[in-house]
Amino acid sequence: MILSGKEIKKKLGKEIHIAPFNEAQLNPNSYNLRLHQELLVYENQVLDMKEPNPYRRIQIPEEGLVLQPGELYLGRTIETTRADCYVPMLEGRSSVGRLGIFIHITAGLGHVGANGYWTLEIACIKPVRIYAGVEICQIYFSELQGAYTAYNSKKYHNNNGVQPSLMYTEFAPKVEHS
Ligand SMILES: O=c1ccn([C@H]2C[C@H](O)[C@@H](COP(=O)(O)OP(=O)(O)OP(=O)(O)O)O2)c(=O)[nH]1
Repeated sequence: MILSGKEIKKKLGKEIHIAPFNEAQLNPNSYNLRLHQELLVYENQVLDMKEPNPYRRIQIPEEGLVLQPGELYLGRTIETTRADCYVPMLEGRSSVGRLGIFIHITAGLGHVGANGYWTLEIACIKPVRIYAGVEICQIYFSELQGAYTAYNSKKYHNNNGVQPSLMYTEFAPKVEHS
């Protein structure tokens, strides 16, 4: 069961935390989240799952930034969220999708109890100008059946900003052979 906007509002400060919260961003069954100005772009053409991939940080200027197809931009929401007892899920907005913009790549599911900013994996079909502060995506909350274990990942939980993939931490450290 997906929570209605009215239910999301009722649970704020209890099982659901959205900060900052603005009632104008509440939808019938979701809440719109805004795009922060900072983006992270990988520097190498070929990415490696097993290694930390170097990246640079860029800021979306006042006049906006034209995204290019074929590039991956990691962004984040302005808001932090946390939901205890509910499964948070991220979805695009139709108006954004109609401009050919993806806001996540196959990873829209959040963990119950996860706290922090949402990292957005942004890509586009056509060159498109984007602006910081826009309501870029929406979060919705689903009921969870059954007992659950506390989310305790060292990767993305309680993050302080945009994070690159930490997939490489799942691989065993390299053994040096002499
Ligand atoms: O587009 C997304 C999807 C998820 N998350 C956050 C919320 C979620 O709780 C956390 C971990 O997501 P997931 O479980 O999909 O990633 P993982 O690589 O399996 O990480 P972990 O090992 O911490 O579960 O990242 C994002 O910031 N952006």
